[in-house]
Amino acid sequence: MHVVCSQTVDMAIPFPHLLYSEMPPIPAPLAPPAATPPAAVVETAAAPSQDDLKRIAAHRAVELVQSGMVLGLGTGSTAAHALDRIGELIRRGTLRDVVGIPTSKKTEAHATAVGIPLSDLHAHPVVDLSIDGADEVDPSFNLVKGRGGSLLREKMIEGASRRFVVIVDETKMVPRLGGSGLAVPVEVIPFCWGHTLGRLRSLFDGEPGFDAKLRRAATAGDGGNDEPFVTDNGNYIVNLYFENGIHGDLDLISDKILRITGVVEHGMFLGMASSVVIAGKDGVTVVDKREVR
Ligand SMILES: O=C[C@H](O)[C@H](O)[C@H](O)COP(=O)(O)O
Repeated sequence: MHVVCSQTVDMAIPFPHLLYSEMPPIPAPLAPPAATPPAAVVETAAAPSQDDLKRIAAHRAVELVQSGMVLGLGTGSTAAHALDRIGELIRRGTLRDVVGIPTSKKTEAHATAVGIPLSDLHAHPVVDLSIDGADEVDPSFNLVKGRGGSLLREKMIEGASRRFVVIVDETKMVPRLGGSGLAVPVEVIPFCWGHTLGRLRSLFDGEPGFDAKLRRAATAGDGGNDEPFVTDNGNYIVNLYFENGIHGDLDLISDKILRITGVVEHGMFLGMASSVVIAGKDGVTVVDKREVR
């Protein structure tokens, strides 16, 4: 199978097109006193912050949502913008009969707060469209996800989706997975987690700069303590670190990780993304992936 990535739709749309509904009204200029010569006009356009870029990518993806759809609702700071937008469109009456399947308890609470009706994979085994962020995206659209700890439910729901749209700011693009030097998470059962960690470590023996560590609540950015971070499923996370990214056949590496008894799932999402919406300082790029047999 040959995979082709095609850039489509709206390459590098400048931000004013996307932010029109969010721009504050422009106040009327004050007239200078008659005797004062007019001051030079200097245009200052503030560069979008990383959070602005996340919101822009999220809003672009929500344009794909239609009434009646079953939606996979992602987790994280980028996906949160999509939830807010979907909730807003439901409240306005622009979107009707939409149900969302949340990928975490946090997303469940957020979606409820903004008025998105919820369901699950029992009631809706096929999801029309999932929208979610990612920690890393490689040139073939393979992803690292789960630095928020939600990789298992995300993979279940996004794997059941007809279309999975990934929303990122440009800092998430990497030449190879693991290339950011940050964690590639693996969800493991708590029982004898140290043994499972050791087996994960031995898979990458000899890999320069490789490390594996149990994720602690204190490092989860939620004010936790030194206890293990516990996922929504009651499991632990082992973080894998690759100094120079992951080298080798990713499918093979995925299989080897999943064959370790005690591993529940890992945060590499291989071949799952249908499209990636990338917001950067110069605009938004939507890239769709086509598979040609
Ligand atoms: O578990 C967390 C999820 O996989 C997130 O989608 C991922 O960590 C990206 O999060 P953010 O949008 O906050 O960078």
